Amino acid sequence: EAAEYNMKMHPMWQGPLAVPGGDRQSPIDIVVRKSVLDTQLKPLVTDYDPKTCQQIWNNGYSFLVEYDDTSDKSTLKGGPLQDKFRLCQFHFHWGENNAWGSEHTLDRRLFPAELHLVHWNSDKYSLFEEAVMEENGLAVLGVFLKVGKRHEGLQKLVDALPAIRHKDSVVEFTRFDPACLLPTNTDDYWTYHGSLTTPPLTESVSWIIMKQHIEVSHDQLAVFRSLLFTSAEEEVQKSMVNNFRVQQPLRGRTVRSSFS
Ligand SMILES: NS(=O)(=O)c1ccc2o/c(=N\O)[nH]c2c1
Ligand SMILES: [Zn+2]
Repeated sequence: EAAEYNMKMHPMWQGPLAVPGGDRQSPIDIVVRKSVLDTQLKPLVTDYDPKTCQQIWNNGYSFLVEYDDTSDKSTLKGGPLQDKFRLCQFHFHWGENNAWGSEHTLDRRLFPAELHLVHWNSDKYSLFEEAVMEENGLAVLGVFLKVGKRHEGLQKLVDALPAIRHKDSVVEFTRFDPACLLPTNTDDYWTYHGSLTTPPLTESVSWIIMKQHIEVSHDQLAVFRSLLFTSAEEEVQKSMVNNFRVQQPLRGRTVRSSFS
């Protein structure tokens, strides 16, 4: 019944997607007591320029806030990373209710949503499309969301969502500083090697999962759920909810922590 449970819970995926030889798949459950402290891990250094924010659009899986990544204006370095990584977009995954929605879990604990800030290695590659095929071509910062007080910085983004209800709709979205979505403590995180959690599921991601979550209000999360998977033409409209992948096997990987 586990399989059908997974199917029922995750209508987006019609059954486990077989990835040939996939032994570095994401997301995973982070077993906190099995993570290994790595004292070599440095603090994360984010340097985001709000002027590089360009648009927000509904891609039929989630909504993406896209940044101009034609130069090193919004970057991530430090942490487990040897190179400089350029921010190209951020998006979220969420559930139909507050009981589930995140992709990663902490000791099997599900959060109502998860933020992904997607960066690609601009020291080694010249395009996201190139980096996405290479081991460690990408670095994704994951932040758990909990329901609580209203997140003032998020509201500008929430107010833009009704304009992109349908798949493939896009609106201009400028001067948004993604740093406002990071928790106050970015020194404590887990990191492991994994994959994209949506097709093409390529195993090119250094995952960096923040220990500290951010809080958003119930109403803000409800607006996420007002988005649609379907385009305006389709007769049957489907609510954009449960857009997360099931946890994948660890396959002997070690999850390192930057803190004890
Ligand atoms: N959900 S995720 O693993 O952060 C992620 C990030 C960037 C991505 O680009 C994709 N196709 O071009 N899928 C994808 C998933
Ligand atoms: Zn994601």
